[in-house]
Amino acid sequence: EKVEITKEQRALIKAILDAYNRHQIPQDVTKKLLQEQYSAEENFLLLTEVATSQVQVLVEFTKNIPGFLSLDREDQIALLKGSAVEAMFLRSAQVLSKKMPSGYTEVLEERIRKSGMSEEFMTPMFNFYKSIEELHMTQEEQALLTTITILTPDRPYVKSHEAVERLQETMLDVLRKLCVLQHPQEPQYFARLLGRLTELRTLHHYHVEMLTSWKTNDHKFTPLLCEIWDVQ
Ligand SMILES: CC(C)c1onc(-c2c(Cl)cccc2Cl)c1COc1ccc2c(ccn2Cc2cccc(C(=O)O)c2)c1
Repeated sequence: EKVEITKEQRALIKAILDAYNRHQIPQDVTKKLLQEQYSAEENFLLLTEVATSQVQVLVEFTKNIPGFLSLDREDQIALLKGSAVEAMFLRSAQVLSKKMPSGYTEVLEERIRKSGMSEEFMTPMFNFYKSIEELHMTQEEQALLTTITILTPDRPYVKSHEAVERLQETMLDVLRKLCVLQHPQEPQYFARLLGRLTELRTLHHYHVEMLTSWKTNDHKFTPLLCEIWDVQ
């Protein structure tokens, strides 16, 4: 049947895309990524700074998701804690797959590869990056997929499951229509995007082990990361 994006849905896409583009990691953090020397220690410190900055960016973005601030306050926290890692995997995949002019992508990839992370996590992580790159998502799709990840109702400690589900369904409906309109030659494109959300959950489980292995090698995290990732 004829797929039509309503006026309200167009406004929703604009609000989410504006918020998504407005929030970038500060220049001083990204400049350091290019300048500092390469050592496992230095790479870990830089990535910790990037992750901390990314969490702050994520909180700001989430506050601009229409309807998010009307959710129960404790549920807002539960959604942020539960989705932070997945949103950051998505964001890092989008940044790494965009071949940035400044050679910045290669630098970032190099620092991740040499940050004391064990091989068993590296492979699934870079496979994920490759699978995101192959999708050639538009900015709207990236922003909406991140929003849908954040609005996942079955995170730990979420009380008003239905309220979150309603919000997520609104976003899923918009994304489905966008996919049909922007990828008419690929009827399965929307399903492929949702398949990435399943892969994100697997990476989330790997990430918990990554943190433990970094902890055992006495790596320090910032207070914000300890709080959002429940690290002691
Ligand atoms: C604590 C630290 C060592 C860590 O633990 N797990 C991960 C971790 C890792 Cl190693 C991979 C994926 C997700 C996480 Cl949490 C990390 C490093 O975290 C990040 C977070 C975001 C990342 C990166 C790499 C790229 N990005 C996205 C990015 C970078 C620069 C600018 C912008 C922007 O929006 O302007 C976005 C690393």
